[in-house]
Amino acid sequence: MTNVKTLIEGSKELNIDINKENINKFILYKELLLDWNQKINITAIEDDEEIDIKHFLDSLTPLKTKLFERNVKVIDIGTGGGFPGIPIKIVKKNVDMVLLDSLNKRIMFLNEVIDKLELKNIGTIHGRAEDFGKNKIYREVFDVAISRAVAPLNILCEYCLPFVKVGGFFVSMKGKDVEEEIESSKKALKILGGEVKDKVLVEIPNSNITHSLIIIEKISKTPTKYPRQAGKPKKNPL
Ligand SMILES: C[S@@+](CC[C@H](N)C(=O)[O-])C[C@H]1O[C@@H](n2cnc3c(N)ncnc32)[C@H](O)[C@@H]1O
Repeated sequence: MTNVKTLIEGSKELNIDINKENINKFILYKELLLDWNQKINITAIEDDEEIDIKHFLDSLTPLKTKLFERNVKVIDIGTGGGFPGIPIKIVKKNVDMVLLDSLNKRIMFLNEVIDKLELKNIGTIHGRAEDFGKNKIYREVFDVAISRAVAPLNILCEYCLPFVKVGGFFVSMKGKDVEEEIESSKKALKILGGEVKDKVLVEIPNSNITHSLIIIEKISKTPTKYPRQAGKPKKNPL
């Protein structure tokens, strides 16, 4: 029988309120994740407790930043199996969420999750960040862009900052030690209009894992030549 015991305990430790309705949605999400993972590769993590810790609780840690309190418009870049976008959406109904990934099979999975969990004000995009970052409908309209486990920070800035409106934030979910990555991203940040505002260390409950949230403010518009053509940011990082 699927349970989310570790998630329930851990969310208390993180001081994040989850209600009965949220818990039922997390259980259903876990069942769908394990079921689809038999057919397509979504995650290497299949242990019940490990999913709670490394996917669900880790995805909820950005809520500590208070950036998700209002009716914010959020995009999760390279969301994969929906992390962190789906857990954030389950807990914060007010958030308007877009999930973007370049792998269509994962997008198909996410569409089923959205349908079965009856999530509202959430949509998916199949495509590359470099292409959609140039699209007028998506460019510089989001209050928050967020991303976990997609690319080094300098590359990620080119994927994510074009989506963020001036005054909004890009939240990069990283490991414990981020100083070197931030140092290597200075040029990218300057070119793309971002500035590191904060680094928040978070301990994932029931584990000895410490992660960082790098909070980057969009302080000026991204020049229209960025993001460069798909593949370029990775091949030739700023
Ligand atoms: C390692 S997975 C991480 C998934 C999820 N964020 C997580 O933390 O579990 C990286 C995901 O980013 C997607 N991705 C990589 N580069 C991308 C790009 N340029 N545009 C859109 N998606 C991208 C991949 O398809 C993959 O699903």
